[in-house]
Amino acid sequence: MNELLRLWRLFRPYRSWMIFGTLAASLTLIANVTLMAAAGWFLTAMAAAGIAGVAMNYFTPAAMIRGSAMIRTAGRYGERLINHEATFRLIASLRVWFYQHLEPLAPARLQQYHSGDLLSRIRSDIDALDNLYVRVLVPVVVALISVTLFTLFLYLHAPLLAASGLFFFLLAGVALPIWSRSRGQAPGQRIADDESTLRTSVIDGVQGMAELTVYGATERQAQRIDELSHRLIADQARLASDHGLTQAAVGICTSLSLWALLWLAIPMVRSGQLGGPELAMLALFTLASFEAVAPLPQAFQLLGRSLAAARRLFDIVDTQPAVSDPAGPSPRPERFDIAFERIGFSYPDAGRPAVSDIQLRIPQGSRAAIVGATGSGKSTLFNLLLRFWAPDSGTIRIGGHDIADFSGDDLRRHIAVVSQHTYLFDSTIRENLLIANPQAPQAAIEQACRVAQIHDFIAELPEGYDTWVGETGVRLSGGQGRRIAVARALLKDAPILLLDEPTEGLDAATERDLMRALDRLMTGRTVLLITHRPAGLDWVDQVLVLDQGRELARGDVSVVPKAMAAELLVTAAERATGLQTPAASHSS
Ligand SMILES: Nc1ncnc2c1ncn2[C@@H]1O[C@H](COP(=O)(O)OP(=O)(O)OP(=O)(O)O)[C@@H](O)[C@H]1O
Repeated sequence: MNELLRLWRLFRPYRSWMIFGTLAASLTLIANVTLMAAAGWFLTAMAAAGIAGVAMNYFTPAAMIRGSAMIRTAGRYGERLINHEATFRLIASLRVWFYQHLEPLAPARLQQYHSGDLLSRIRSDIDALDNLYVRVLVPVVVALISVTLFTLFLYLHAPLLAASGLFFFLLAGVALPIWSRSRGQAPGQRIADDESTLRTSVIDGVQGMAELTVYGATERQAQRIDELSHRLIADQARLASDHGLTQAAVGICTSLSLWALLWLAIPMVRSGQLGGPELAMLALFTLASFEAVAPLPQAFQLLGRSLAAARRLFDIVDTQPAVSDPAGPSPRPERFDIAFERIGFSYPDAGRPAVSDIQLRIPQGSRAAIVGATGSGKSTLFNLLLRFWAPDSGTIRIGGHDIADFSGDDLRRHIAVVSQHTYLFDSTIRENLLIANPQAPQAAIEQACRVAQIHDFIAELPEGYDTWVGETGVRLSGGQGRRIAVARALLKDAPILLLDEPTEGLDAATERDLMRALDRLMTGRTVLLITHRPAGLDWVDQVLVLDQGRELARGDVSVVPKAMAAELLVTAAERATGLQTPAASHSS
């Protein structure tokens, strides 16, 4: 129920919409019941007057019937309009609210979630919350208002009739929903979880199709998806069948209520306590009034699914970011030298520290390289410098300022990154470049691409800069993607440049071209390069050699020990070819 209160607080900006929507729905229902009751009274009274041969005023009841019919039609239209508008606004704002909470968690805290699971939370779980408003809150409030009025109406005719009506209202509107909720809770929770797992499995299956095919595992993946689908369908079928049962039970309650009313009211007619037309009116009133409680069993069934969805959303929203922004404004550094001072850091639940006691000073405008075997902690130092994680000990400074004093966004404004895993969005080349600087004019884009040695290639494409690169840039080669990343970094024009294996996996000629482009990019910036290859180190001023998170050596290139250089060359060759080289097999 805690979730319900938190959601109610989130719904605050839309409360006036909700109040109007609920009033419109109540008015529609009351108009419908009035229409039925007045029609019952009118027809019977007219028949009785006809038989008795007396005149009666039919203008007032006829006007009441017409008025009710008009209110019912207009009310239904207004209710749909208001409630849909409120729902769409609510869903849109919930998506923004969720995304705003998601963003500070990237990348550190989101690594435990699969992208399919996150997608499921953003889409289906938020959509499930629209049920909470339209199918749960509105019917419950409408039922409360109308059942109170209906019972009062019956009471004015006879307290006994009110007691009988209330009993059946409570049976259909409270007992059945409680039963429905207890049956719907477990499948509701499972549906929320299974929808997410199914989405994750389908995304995995599509993205890893090549691997699954090569290793003959497509059948197993299909079987897994099949099992999940069946479980999901079984739970949905159970909810649907419960819904059918409760609707039938509401119908039975309506009939029983009518029989009870007739059983109690006929003697009252005989004794003259009630008129004949009143009996007809009360009978039709009873039949129509159960429309107020009919949606409640489903509302309570959906409540389980909506609360499960809310829990999954709050689960992420309540996660503390790995790094919090400082309360005050970020410093404005006047120079851009970098200093790592005795940095130590362990990933959560990791066995050994990823880096320990690391020291490195990179004067402004100079170039440093971090070298080390796989898993030695090179990328971790980048992650710490970018404030994706905070060090457990030590301080990182830029221009003398502790980076903990910067907000993440302000800090990253000073840093451009070119990595081996350049993410290209499924958009045009131009859009992919403008990410770095949305205001950049076409001339600046072309100039950056010329420096990155990719302009001629783009210009030859039939659609030039408007060429669509495909999902994750599949229509470009690795080298072309890397050059787009260099052009992006040039457009960002940041004083600090981080290069993470920018030439990894490229052939010698492409690597040479890219190195020329990178050399232009590095000029005048403070550069930190991660590499496995000692061969590319001739253009850096200093090197830090890491081994299992600790400093092995530091100084100019000559400090890279010969043995280490050989080891690195072997590792690089292995990574490039995916095979063990003769040198590696000798050494092992
Ligand atoms: N997000 C993470 N969560 C938990 N442990 C991690 C994470 N990233 C890295 N590690 C661990 O921290 C250690 C250092 O990893 P890091 O990625 O910094 O190495 P690296 O030198 O950059 O390796 P590579 O050259 O293969 O990229 C490794 O033992 C790795 O398993």
